[in-house]
Amino acid sequence: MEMVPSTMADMWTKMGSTLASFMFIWAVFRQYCPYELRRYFEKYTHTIMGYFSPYIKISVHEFTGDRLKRSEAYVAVEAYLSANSSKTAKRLKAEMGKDSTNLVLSMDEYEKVTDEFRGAKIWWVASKTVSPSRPMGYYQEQEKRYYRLTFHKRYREMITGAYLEHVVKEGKEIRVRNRQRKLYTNSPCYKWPSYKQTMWSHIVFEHPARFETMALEPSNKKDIIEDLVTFSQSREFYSRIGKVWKRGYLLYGPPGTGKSTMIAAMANLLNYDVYDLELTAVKDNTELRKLLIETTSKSIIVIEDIDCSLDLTGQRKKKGGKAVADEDKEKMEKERREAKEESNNGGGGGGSSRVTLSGLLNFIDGLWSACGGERLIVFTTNYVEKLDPALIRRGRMDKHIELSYCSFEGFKVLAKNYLQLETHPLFDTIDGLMKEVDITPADVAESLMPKSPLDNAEKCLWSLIHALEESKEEAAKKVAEQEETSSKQIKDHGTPAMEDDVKHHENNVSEKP
Ligand SMILES: Nc1ncnc2c1ncn2[C@@H]1O[C@H](COP(=O)(O)OP(=O)(O)OP(=O)(O)O)[C@@H](O)[C@H]1O
Ligand SMILES: [Mg+2]
Repeated sequence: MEMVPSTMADMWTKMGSTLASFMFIWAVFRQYCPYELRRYFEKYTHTIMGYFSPYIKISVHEFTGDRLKRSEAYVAVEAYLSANSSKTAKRLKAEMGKDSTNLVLSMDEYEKVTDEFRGAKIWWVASKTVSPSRPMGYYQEQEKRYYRLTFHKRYREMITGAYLEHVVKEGKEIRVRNRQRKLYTNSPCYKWPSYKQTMWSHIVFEHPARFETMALEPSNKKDIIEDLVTFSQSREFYSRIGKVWKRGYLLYGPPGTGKSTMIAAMANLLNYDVYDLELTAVKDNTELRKLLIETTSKSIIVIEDIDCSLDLTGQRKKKGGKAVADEDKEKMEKERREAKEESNNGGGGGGSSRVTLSGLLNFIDGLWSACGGERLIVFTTNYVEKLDPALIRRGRMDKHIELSYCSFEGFKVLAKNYLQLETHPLFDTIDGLMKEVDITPADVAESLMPKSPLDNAEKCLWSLIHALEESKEEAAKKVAEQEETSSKQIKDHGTPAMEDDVKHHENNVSEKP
């Protein structure tokens, strides 16, 4: 009888040393064994163990199949576990949360947490496999992250059905609640990385623009807001009519009339992310498609100054017999386009894009455009007449919105925003002047900005009146100059053909203040 404890002790010692040896051999094996052999060995060990274990494991991988996009299931599980693990997990990682005011905790790699659902216990682990790859001819390790849940086989039906449904649903809701909206850009200095890095880089989207603060005709504003809200609530409708849930907006008008501001207001209204697509930095149509695939739903894809981004204007060039003024205008236009292109590229050259019009049309409504859903595509331009009609036809660009010079109604919105004024004796003078000269909302806004702490509302209104009067004088001077030039031309040549030029110049004058 005395022998029993010592036999037991011996047995434990033996088991302990066997286990230690086994672990040591396993560690050496993992360290030095070639990757392929190790994978092979692990695969069969798992299969053998699977026969005896009463537990079932399900893995949710970050990238599946074509590996172009993070799996939605993984993203939902990540959010679900982030919210539920912070109370039980021992190793957590912290990231800045919404509005940069708090830290959001989530489980760290290789951490385990337990969840309970209708009496069943579920164990989750965050893990990754590291495998070698040679994407660009050099050795590089690829990390494949995944979550694995383990549960007893008697709960198989409930876990694979109701529980996973609950995880995905709650995960998606958490994501919407915690979502920091992002402003993405396709960086021009993008280098092809391994698959797990995305083609977009982003920062937190914090633009303060709102429709309420925009200087727009009230009826226009109401119409645009209703259109956007209806779109965002029309999932069922789009599905019923068999149309992809996306909508194209073309914003056009002179510089400083609020096109970019409106995009920010749209994003804020609908709580969407913004993908600011720099077309000149896109290598070719294939890259354009990859960028599209990586965009998520609830987003606005923006191409600003579409007329400067690509040569989509070729079809519209006139042939032969151009008037001098036309040539000048074209030259100036070319310079303007080049300057804008350069500023878009951050002055760093580039512009070697081989994206074609057909590539862009496919981007907007080709088969690939159906991935994701709930997306707005917005183009902006200063010269709508220069765009190819195919690009902006209804169905592609469903809604065309003209943003024009500031109206008196628009001015009143700005006066309320900037000066907290709803009425003032000087308003009548401003109304009168605004009927005579065009002024952009950007210029009105600039005049209404107090320039020193001592500037009061009246001083700002006077500043606007001066700006309007100056524009009026300049416009009158230009008209006088042009009249002089044209009467000289008529005198020199005496041909009625020149009258067209006069008209052309007059139109130009009325276009710009
Ligand atoms: N309709 C508007 N309502 C309120 N503010 C405006 C409006 N339009 C312009 N602004 C003001 O003018 C500034 C410039 O406007 P914005 O950048 O939106 O013009 P844009 O039409 O995009 O010009 P561009 O064609 O040169 O890109 C904004 O920062 C905003 O303060
Ligand atoms: Mg703009």
